[in-house]
Order: sequence, then structure tokens, then C-alpha cells
Amino acid sequence: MELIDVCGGEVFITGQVGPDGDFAAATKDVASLVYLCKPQEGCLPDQAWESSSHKERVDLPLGPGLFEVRSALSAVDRINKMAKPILFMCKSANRAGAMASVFQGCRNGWSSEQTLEWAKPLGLKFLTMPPMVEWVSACVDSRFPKGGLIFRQLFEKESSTFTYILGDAETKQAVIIDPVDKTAERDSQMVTEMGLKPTLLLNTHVHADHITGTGKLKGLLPGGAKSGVSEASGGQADVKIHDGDKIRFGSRYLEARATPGHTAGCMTFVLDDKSACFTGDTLLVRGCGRTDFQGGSSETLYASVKGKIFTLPNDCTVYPGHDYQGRHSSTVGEEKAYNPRLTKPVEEFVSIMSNLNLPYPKQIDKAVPANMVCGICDEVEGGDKAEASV
Ligand SMILES: N[C@@H](CCC(=O)N[C@@H](CSS)C(=O)NCC(=O)O)C(=O)O
Repeated sequence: MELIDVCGGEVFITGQVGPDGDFAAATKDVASLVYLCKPQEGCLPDQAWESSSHKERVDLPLGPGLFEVRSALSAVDRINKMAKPILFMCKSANRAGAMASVFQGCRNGWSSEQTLEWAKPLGLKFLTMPPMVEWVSACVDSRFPKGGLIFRQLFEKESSTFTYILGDAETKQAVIIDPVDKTAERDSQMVTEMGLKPTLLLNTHVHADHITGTGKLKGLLPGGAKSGVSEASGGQADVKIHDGDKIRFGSRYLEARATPGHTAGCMTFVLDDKSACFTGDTLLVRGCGRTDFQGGSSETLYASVKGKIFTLPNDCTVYPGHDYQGRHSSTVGEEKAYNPRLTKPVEEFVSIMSNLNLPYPKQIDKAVPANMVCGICDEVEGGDKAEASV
């Protein structure tokens, strides 16, 4: 009979007692048992339990449809008070792994994603059973429900850039996506008046048409907000973002998805519940970012959009980095149906992109070097020089 240690000798899980009935020997150091089988399953013979006295036991007959989330949470409270080490036991170790995960997630204040991430390297078998994964997620998320979201879309008119503020309504922790230097004072005042505490000032990429506001905002905001840009951009920042990173603010988070193509280091940030994505210049409303400088590649952009954005739910709102025609947002479903570039086969898309004939952005020569250091740049009188210094 094998006990699997899932928490440094404090929490164990196991399946059915072996035919040798070696329960007493295997569990001699266990102080409490959480038994998850129905009586008729007969996984724990009475004599086995009786031979292992001095132990506390709680019976939670757990099976699909048997156990409401509410009951699981009161069980967690009860288990929390039991002496450690605790053994979670059932016939196959599936329910034991699931309930142990709920216990761990709840007592550590983890989200469902964090709980499942914890369970993965342990190879817990319930992870291959979608109803059990859903049950674990529902239990953990209802213990610590996601806070409300505070959201603002702001506009900088010279470069037609959108800046986004996202905050957790309870904790007030916040992130700002793609602020612009020219509107840094406005943004700083706004988050201060809203009582928000931005911890991370994110860039979807190294911009070519304006200087990022992340450097300036770091100086304006109290509380040590950090700048962020993707590692792949080659830019300097306090926080380097990678594909798959979770950017947390309070109980909410953004998932970073690498979406290269407009530039080599472009990122799209997807809200935790997939209701919104912030695509920078990768995907614009009925358009997309140009691909003719900064490591741009039309084929790569096409693959990024199809693989990392068009795989989101159709009702996911697309918040772009720019719009030049007075539009503010779109949805994944709309762009999949009506984007005049990305509805085309890849060869036609590449040809469209090669024939855009757009003039270079007016500020490119000063914006790119400044943005490689997140906008911390020397300013001479008149604010026109933008040689980067760290
Ligand atoms: N006129 C503007 C630059 C306009 C431009 O090139 N926009 C970029 C995004 S900012 S680098 C773009 O990708 N546009 C795609 C499109 O189809 O318009 C300026 O001079 O700054």
C-alpha cells in the first residue's frame, strides 16, 4: 500500500488497502484519515481501521453528483482542524487527489489555476478526468471568488494609442497596459483618483510610433510600480514577460501569450476568464499591425493570430493597441468573420501585407531606442531628444 506525499509529510493520498491488509503498518505515522468512499465500496475493512486506533477519521463519501461545492468547503474547514499528517483515501486515489487538491487550494488561498498547477507535477490522476477537474476548480474558486474588475480604456490622440487600466475592485491592485509618455500625468491622476495601486506597467511590445509612458509613470506613481515588456523584445524592463506568464493583480490575472509578427517580441494579454484580450498591434479592429520593421514577419503574425487569438472564445472582446478610424473594440468572432486581411489564406495575407505601402511612423527613430529601455530617456529642453539611457 503506497502513500503519496503531496505536501512535505503533512498530506498524503492513497488508493485501496492492499490485499495484505497492511493498512496499520502503512499508516502508522498518519494522525487523521479522510475516507472518501461510500460504505458499499468496502475499501477500508472495519478491522483495518480498528487496528489503527488513536486516529481521527472523517467519512466523506464522494462521487459525481454526491458532493456539493458547499459541502466540500465545510469539509475543508473540518479537515483543517484535524491533526496532521492527514491521509486522503479512496478506491483509486482519484477522489483522494481531488479532495486533497481542494484542501490545499483552499487553505493556501489559491485560485483554481494555481491549484491545478500545483497538482500537475504530482501527477495526480484526477487531472485526466474533466468532471473532477471542474469540481476541484469550482470548489476552490467559490472559496475565493474572483473580485470584480475595474476597467478603463483611454486614448492618446497624437498616435491614436489605446491605454488600458485593469484593477481588482477589492484589493485595488492594478496593471496599466501601453501607457503613452504624453498622457502619463493624466493616467497617474486617474488611477490615483480611482484609489488604484498599479504594480505593473505593461508594454505589449516595443512601440515605434510613440514613447511608452511606463518610465514616466514609474516616477509619478507612489508604491514602486514596475515596467514590463517581453524578454523576446530585447528591451530592458523591471519585469521580463514570457509566453504563458500569469500577471496577477489582486484575485485577477492576465495570461501573457507571445504573438510575434508585428514585432518579434509582441505579446497579447488575455484576461483570466477569457472575456477580453489586449492585442497591442498584433490584431487591430478589421486590420493588423504592419510587418515591415523590428523583426516583423507576415507569416509569423498570421500564425500568431490564428493560433493564439482566434482560438479564444468568439465573444472574447478584442481591445487593440490603436485605431485610426474611431473604433474602440471588436470581438474574436467578428474578426474571424470580417477581418479583411486575416480571413484570407496565408499567401494572400502575405501579399496584402507586402503591398500596404505605409510611410514609416514619424517618431520611429526616437521611439524605438527610448522604448528599448521602457521610456526612461534623457530629455533635453523642448523634450525632443530621445537617446536612450538606462
Ligand atoms: N501614421 C502613424 C503610424 C501608422 C502605423 O504605421 N501604424 C502601425 C502601428 S504603430 S507602429 C500599424 O501597424 N499600422 C497598420 C495599419 O494597417 O495601419 C505614425 O506616423 O506614427
